[in-house]
Amino acid sequence: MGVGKSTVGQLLAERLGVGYRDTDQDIVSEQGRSIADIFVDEGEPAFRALEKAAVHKALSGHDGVLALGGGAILDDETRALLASHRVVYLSMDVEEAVKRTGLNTARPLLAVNPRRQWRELMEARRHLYEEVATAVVATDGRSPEEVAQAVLDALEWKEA
Ligand SMILES: Nc1ncnc2c1ncn2[C@@H]1O[C@H](COP(=O)(O)OP(=O)(O)O)[C@@H](O)[C@H]1O
Ligand SMILES: O=C(O)C1=C[C@@H](OP(=O)(O)O)[C@@H](O)[C@H](O)C1
Ligand SMILES: [Mg+2]
Repeated sequence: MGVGKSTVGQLLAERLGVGYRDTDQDIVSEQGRSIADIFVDEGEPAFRALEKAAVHKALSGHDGVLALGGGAILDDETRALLASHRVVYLSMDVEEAVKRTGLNTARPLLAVNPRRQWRELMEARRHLYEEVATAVVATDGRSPEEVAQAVLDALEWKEA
């Protein structure tokens, strides 16, 4: 969460000359309310069901760069579907995470104690990100443009 998937995804799509989609944006457009409102109104399990449907729809109907929400990989079927795609895991350390996510309320799972919550989520999820990743790209100390370039380099290296 906050590592730059949405920001870098758009830059990457521009660089590649392909389309860009973001499953959080798809959910917000379809539902007509924010991610935070969905969490408050219906709770996390309901959000995860919407997210699963949005990811599955995007993976079958979109040819380009897709940014997922950070929790999409919690679902077993979603991870299985990702196995036939090139998946980039963007990483950062906790201090960078606090800087990038600390000053807004858009991410309900980080609303109370961002540092502790981000660290706990990563402890629970890191192995799942590693499981689905074709490439891992560290983002600390890199601008979004530099991260997009590092993603291109990592994927070309994988293709060679
Ligand atoms: N490489 C970077 N360096 C510094 N700030 C970044 C970087 N990538 C993204 N950001 C900033 O971090 C915040 C979270 O980015 P976002 O793309 O929404 O992340 P995600 O989609 O992974 O949650 C935004 O304010 C964005 O401008
Ligand atoms: O990691 C998570 O559980 C979440 C990440 C968010 O997306 P970003 O990873 O784009 O911030 C968003 O889907 C929601 O707040 C839950
Ligand atoms: Mg995002």
